[in-house]
Amino acid sequence: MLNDIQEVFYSEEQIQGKVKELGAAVSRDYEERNPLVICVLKGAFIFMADLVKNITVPIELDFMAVSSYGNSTRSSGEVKIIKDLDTSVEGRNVIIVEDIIDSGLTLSYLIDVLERRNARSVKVVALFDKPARRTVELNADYTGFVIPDAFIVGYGLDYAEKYRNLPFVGVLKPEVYSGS
Ligand SMILES: O=P(O)(O)OC[C@H]1O[C@H](OP(=O)(O)OP(=O)(O)O)[C@H](O)[C@@H]1O
Ligand code: HPA
Ligand SMILES: [Mg+2]
Repeated sequence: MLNDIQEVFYSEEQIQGKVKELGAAVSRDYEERNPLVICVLKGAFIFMADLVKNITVPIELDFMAVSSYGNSTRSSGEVKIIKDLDTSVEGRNVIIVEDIIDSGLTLSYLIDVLERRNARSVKVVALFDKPARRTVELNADYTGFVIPDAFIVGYGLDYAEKYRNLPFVGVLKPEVYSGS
């Protein structure tokens, strides 16, 4: 697995430092607001786990699974809900936790769904932001790192379901991204 990595973009230490900052910012803004923190599976599962450990105010959490990339490095353009929330968002202050904003299609779809379900507020925490690839206008309320136009893996992010378990984030050697 490590043999497939061309370059490390962010080390485990850099990521952990940023996650602490994001947790502190959310904690400042959500005192006594009992937010519902929603993890967008699968990619955000590691970020979610680390982030909530750095949030110092009471929260509830839930999980939603969506997918649009399949085994490709390009979005199919169609966002599918694979697992829906267990909780009603009506009247809730919702925080969506995403690993990455790329085209923006996943998040714009999710924000729309949650607003139509009458959430009181919907904010987004994204660890990575790749603005060069945006096809819909959308920005996170809390952003970790703004990254160049490259398909990254690790810390929850996959290529064809692999590499999610790397503790750092990097890019693969070109020959590994075969045919996509
Ligand atoms: O801004 P976008 O272009 O929509 O891309 C971002 C989304 O794509 C990835 O999910 P993916 O569909 O690969 O599912 P996964 O999280 O299960 O890997 C990633 O985890 C984000 O949820
Ligand atoms: O750069 C990326 N890496 C992994 N999954 C992704 N989904 C959207 N962009 C990316
Ligand atoms: Mg993926």
